[in-house]
Amino acid sequence: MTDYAAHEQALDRDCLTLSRHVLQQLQSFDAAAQDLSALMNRIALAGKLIARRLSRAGLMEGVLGFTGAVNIQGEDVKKMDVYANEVFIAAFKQSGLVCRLASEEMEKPYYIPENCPIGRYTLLYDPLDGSSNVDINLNVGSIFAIRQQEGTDLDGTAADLLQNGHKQIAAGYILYGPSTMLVYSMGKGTHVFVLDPSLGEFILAIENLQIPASGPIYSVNEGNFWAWEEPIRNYVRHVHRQPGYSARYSGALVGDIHRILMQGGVFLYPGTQKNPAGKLRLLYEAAPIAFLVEQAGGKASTGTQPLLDVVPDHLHMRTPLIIGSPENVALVESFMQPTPANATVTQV
Ligand SMILES: O=P(O)(O)OC[C@H]1O[C@](O)(COP(=O)(O)O)[C@@H](O)[C@@H]1O
Ligand SMILES: [Mg+2]
Ligand SMILES: [Mg+2]
Repeated sequence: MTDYAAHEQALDRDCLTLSRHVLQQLQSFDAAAQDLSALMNRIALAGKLIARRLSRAGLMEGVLGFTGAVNIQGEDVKKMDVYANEVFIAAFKQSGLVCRLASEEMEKPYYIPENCPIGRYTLLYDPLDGSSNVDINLNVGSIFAIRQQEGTDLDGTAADLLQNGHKQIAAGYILYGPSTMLVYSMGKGTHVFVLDPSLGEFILAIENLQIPASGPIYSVNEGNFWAWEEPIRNYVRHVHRQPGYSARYSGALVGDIHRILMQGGVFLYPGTQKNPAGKLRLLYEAAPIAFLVEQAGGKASTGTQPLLDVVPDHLHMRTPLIIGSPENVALVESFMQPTPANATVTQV
């Protein structure tokens, strides 16, 4: 390749920003495509603002630590949870496109009357994922999903959102790590963008990412071992006996899923005897991540059914999640099928 051809190629790549890539994905420049491209650009803006705050958090007063409040999940709220949530609200209030915001940090959806009725979309999001990592400078993320606004939802129950994960129009996450990455899908493959701080733009790094069919990583909080049901314990006992597996668990869903997407393996957040539904929330954590992983050739399950088939019964519903390389997930599911063999796995 000539120097000039290489130069041209590098320029083409630097110009392939997220909003441009969305239009390419949709193979259209019509109003709906322009809207979704603008929407994704707003998500990118929210990501840049949160990344900027995180990068200087340790030098600023009052940015880290707890607010003293407890959210709808019963969790102690971090100041960065609140900041990230406010960033998404500010970014979308001005969008003219999103009529309603449903967040992990808000009991009821946040309405943007000035965007209704023309705003046809609802954004569901986890503004800061892996909050337990934020004060110790480990990776955190933001998770998002875009759904069509199908009802007026006047009572705030978001009844029209209580549909399965196949109804997502787009989904993704932003990973705040050594570099800031945005991984998204519109149902046509999963694509990875990296924030180029010198440009302030998310630039395409990997198109049509494919997860390995199987992998060595298993990612689960083994501190919950004795709280799990026997089938999951048996799977982890099985893994302990197999050479070649590596345990990796960062405490942030986004970070653990990104590793699995790149290297293969399985992430599990199973239910426990006390909380059979587990910890992760379906509409703005598990379903968006499942959409991405399945678009990359992976598999997402509750252990007994495809995750994307689950219909929520309320906005903050939780779900068990087993997700990753198809062969690894199938193996976990095989331990959860009630068979004589599973009943006799020896206790180690
Ligand atoms: O500390 P645990 O119980 O292992 O839970 C870790 C999980 O909880 C989460 O932190 C929940 O998300 P939030 O931080 O957004 O509440 C996930 O990111 C992570 O996978
Ligand atoms: Mg989360
Ligand atoms: Mg969160």
